[in-house]
Order: sequence, then C-alpha cells, then structure tokens
Amino acid sequence: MPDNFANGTEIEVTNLNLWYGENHALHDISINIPKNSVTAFIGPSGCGKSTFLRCLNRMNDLITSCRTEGNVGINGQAIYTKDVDVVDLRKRVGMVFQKPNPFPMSIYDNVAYGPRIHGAKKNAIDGIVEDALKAGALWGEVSDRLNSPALDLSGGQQQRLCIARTLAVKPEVILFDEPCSALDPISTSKIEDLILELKKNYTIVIVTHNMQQAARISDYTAFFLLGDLIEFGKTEQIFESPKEKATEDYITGRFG
Ligand SMILES: Nc1ncnc2c1ncn2[C@@H]1O[C@H](COP(=O)(O)OP(=O)(O)OP(=O)(O)O)[C@@H](O)[C@H]1O
Repeated sequence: MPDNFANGTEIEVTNLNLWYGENHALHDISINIPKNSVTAFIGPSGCGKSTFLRCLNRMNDLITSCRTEGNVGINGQAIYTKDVDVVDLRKRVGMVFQKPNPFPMSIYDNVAYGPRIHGAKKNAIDGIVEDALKAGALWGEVSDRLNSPALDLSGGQQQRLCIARTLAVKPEVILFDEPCSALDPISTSKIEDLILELKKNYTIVIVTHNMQQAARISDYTAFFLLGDLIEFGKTEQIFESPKEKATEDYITGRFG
C-alpha cells in the first residue's frame, strides 16, 4: 500500500471493522489516504464504499444499529475517541451527497449557514460567501441573485452550491458520495473540473460507480469487494496493471 505520498498522509485508517447489527459490513480495513490528492473508492454495489466513506467523518454514528471498531486518524488526530466533538469533525471533514441537498433558503443563506453556526463575525460573512461561491465555481452564475431560493437553481448548480456550502467552513477533507450520479454530462464535467481544482487545497475522497470518472479525476484508487479492501494504489496502476485478479475482473467489466 503506498504510504510515502508526495504531500504526506491525510487520513490513516487502521483495522477498521463495522457492523450493521449482525451484518459485518467492513472487514479490517487499513489504508492511508494522501493529502491534496483525489482518492476514488470503486467496487460493485453493496461492497461498502459509502459505508467506509461515512466512517471518515463519523456519519455512521447517526445509524443506531451501527458499531465500529478500529482507528481513523485525520491529520494525526484520532476521530473515534470519546473527547472528539463530531460537529467540529464534520466541519473538518465535509461531505457532498449523491443528490444535491440545498437547504430551503436563499443561495446566500445556504453558504452563510455553516460559518454563522461556527461563530464567524457578521461583517466577515459576505466575504466568506463570495469566496466559497467562487471556489465552488458558481459565483459568476449567481452573484446577481444571492437572495433567490437555492431550490430554483438547476441540479448541477445546486450541487456546486452544496460544494460551496462545504467550503465555507474551511474543511481539510471533502468526501464526495457519488456527487454526479444525478447530473447530466455537462454538469458532471463541471463538477469533475472543480474537484481537480479543489485538490490543490483539499484532500478529496470520492465514491463513484463510474470507472471512467475514477480514471479521469483520481490520483489513487481503492477497490472494495464484499466489505474487503482488495487493492489500493495509484489510479494508473490499478487500471493498467492491477495486482489482484478480482480488481482486474471488475475493471474489465467481468462482474459488477
Ligand atoms: N443504514 C444501513 N443499515 C443497515 N445496513 C446498511 C446500511 N447502509 C448500508 N448497509 C449495508 O452495508 C453493506 C454496504 O453498503 P454500502 O451502501 O456501504 O455499499 P456501497 O458499496 O456504497 O453500495 P452502492 O454502490 O450500491 O451505493 C450492504 O450490505 C448494505 O446493505
């Protein structure tokens, strides 16, 4: 497993196991995820990609049947210890979901929401909103209608708004759970360009069903199968010379 990344390690996972009730859904996962890179999680439906992604900001805590063992460190800080403030953790490790989910409020208020909760000064909010919308590649399309309802935006614009909303609280990591699966090809391409831009400043982890997308935008790829992490490496290596037969079978379309 590569662990001497050019920019260092951002996320360190050691022997992570997860159960939903009796269902042992993740088996002893260990992986180091590099800083300032895009890492893609691929694998057939139900293999645990989204479950594992949600472990990285303790989103599974919200599921009562779910139990986790093992360690996850973000920038050297363990996140499964008792003293961790999960609200602060989710600010550090933001998440963008499959379906754009803006709040039913204005474009401005969507982006201002997080900074306000986290105590940003009133006179700083305008600047934060503008910067986040610019970084989310949406400013040019909405700067003259910041007070319009976010739900009036197109699906692709809503997804970029959700990214801007995540950026507004200055995360270290952004988790994307199939962010383009509800979008058309043009909106998808805008989000992919944005992800490539964002990796300069953030560590990105993306779950995708779309192998072309993984090949286009990720630096590293992890292949999961039935709750196991089968193989992890540079994307080029995983797609061109996988070490495991199961990886090869999956990427060549023999199953999944
Ligand atoms: N909230 C939940 N409660 C109980 N079991 C769950 C829950 N979410 C997922 N699972 C189970 O955990 C396993 C992994 O599911 P998960 O959604 O993480 O897989 P996935 O690889 O992301 O799938 P897909 O590509 O279809 O989204 C599956 O057996 C699934 O049924």
